Amino acid sequence: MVPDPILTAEAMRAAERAAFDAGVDPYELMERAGAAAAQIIWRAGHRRDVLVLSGPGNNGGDGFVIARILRELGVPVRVASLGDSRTASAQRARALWDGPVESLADAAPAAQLVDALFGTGLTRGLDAAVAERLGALVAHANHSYAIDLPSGVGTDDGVLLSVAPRFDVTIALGAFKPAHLLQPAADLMGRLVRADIGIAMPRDVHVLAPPQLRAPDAVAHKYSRGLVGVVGGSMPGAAALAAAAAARSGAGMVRRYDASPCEAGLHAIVHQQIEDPTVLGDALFAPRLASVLVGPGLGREEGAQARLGAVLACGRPLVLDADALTLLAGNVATHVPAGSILTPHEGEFVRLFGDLPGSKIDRALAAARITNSVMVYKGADSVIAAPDGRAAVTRGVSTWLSTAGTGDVLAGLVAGRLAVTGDPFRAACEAVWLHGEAAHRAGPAFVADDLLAALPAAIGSRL
Ligand SMILES: NC(=O)C1=CN([C@@H]2O[C@H](COP(=O)(O)OP(=O)(O)OC[C@H]3O[C@@H](n4cnc5c(N)ncnc54)[C@H](OP(=O)(O)O)[C@@H]3O)[C@@H](O)[C@H]2O)[C@@H](O)CC1
Ligand SMILES: Nc1ncnc2c1ncn2[C@@H]1O[C@H](COP(=O)(O)OP(=O)(O)O)[C@@H](O)[C@H]1O
Ligand SMILES: [K+]
Repeated sequence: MVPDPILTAEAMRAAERAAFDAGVDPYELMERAGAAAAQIIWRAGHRRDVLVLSGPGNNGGDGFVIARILRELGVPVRVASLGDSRTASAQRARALWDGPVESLADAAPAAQLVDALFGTGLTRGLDAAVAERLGALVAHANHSYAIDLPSGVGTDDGVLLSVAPRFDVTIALGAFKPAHLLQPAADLMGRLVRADIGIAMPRDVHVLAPPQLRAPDAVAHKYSRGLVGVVGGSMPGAAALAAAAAARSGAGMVRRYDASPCEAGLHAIVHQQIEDPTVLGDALFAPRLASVLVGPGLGREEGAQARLGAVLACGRPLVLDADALTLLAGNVATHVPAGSILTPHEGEFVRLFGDLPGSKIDRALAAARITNSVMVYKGADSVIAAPDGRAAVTRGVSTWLSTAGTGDVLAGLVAGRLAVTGDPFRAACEAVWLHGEAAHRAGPAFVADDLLAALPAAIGSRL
């Protein structure tokens, strides 16, 4: 499956320039974009009157193309603009529109509203009066469409440069932009659809795609399928959740190393109570361990630090989560073995890396480079980033995941997929996708334990 690319405004312009260099006519690209968007609006099936809001740049030009095509299809259309069109393509699109052009301030509302005010060229927030008018017209409409982006959002980082309304449908032109997936802008998109405009684009940053998984082959045995070590500490519940998730991840076997006695949990999981960090270190040298997870339930006291030290020195592929990340603050660049996977939420990320510049995607990529490890930067808009510049961003994840213990489940899944695949970026992507799929299958108001039961079916859906 070819993943959907995510491009910044500059990367989009570079793809556009490459298409022009290859002989594509600039105006032809606007026609393609406008026609694709008009088809999406037409196919939505509401034949009621449309008001297109057209801005000064090429986004506004797309709006004129959309207006013309919808009118040709028999839909009653009006256009309101913010003033003159400033680009050659937008001027040409406007010249081909043979209806009147009203002013935005005076335009009456319509049943369908198309926002083609600003797209990737927005450099600052909208004037308050324009933002207010846009909000009022969207509120009046039964169906609202944002062309490329809702006007007012920062293309590359998803911040709100001015107040912007929530749309029913957002039509991303050519590629998704970071704002389509990153919060808070992502919340305004409604149904997000991508219109193909037929130009080549880089795909190293993309939307997280469903993984292609495989059932174990005939010669598989528990060790060939991957032995996962889960190093717990003072809070056994979190380590139990993580170990149970690892056990249902497709890995062959899970071994838990706890500091204190704890309840059995799954019978399939082997428990070893080891308090002494030196003995723990010896146990972790077992060459069959295909991955080791530390963090969930580790605790933060002195003993926890010694257990973390044993894990960091064990030489096995590592997944570092929760308390392990907190204990690493200040030392992350020097103490994390290259090739590990780190799974911080926002608070942990900031404790580890401080105030890095750029979007959440930029920050995740920078952190991946700093640690030479894969970053799973969690949240409603989780970003998985690799030190080589690849990144995947989640889309449409269940907000019911914002409940205690779901991060422990994810960490166990990541360790499990790492044991199965041996590839940190792939493992992280598979785990995050399966976690989201399990959440969808678990429905509303689930608890973290419910995700465990949904995991085998989530895996089954990708075989
Ligand atoms: N790239 C591609 O492959 C394709 C791109 N296409 C389309 O082009 C769109 C990008 O077009 P674009 O670059 O002309 O920018 P756009 O968003 O229309 O606005 C820029 C204008 O607004 C102005 N301006 C900025 N902020 C402002 C503010 N707050 N308040 C007032 N004015 C403000 C700014 O001038 P400034 O004042 O900053 O000098 C400039 O005049 C893209 O989203 C997509 O729809 C498709 O047609 C085909 C394929
Ligand atoms: N609002 C949200 N929408 C979707 N997913 C969320 C949201 N908030 C958190 N998540 C996801 O839920 C999990 C929470 O992990 P974490 O914060 O470590 O919680 P815990 O430590 O309680 O297990 C992560 O996978 C994160 O991406
Ligand atoms: K727009």
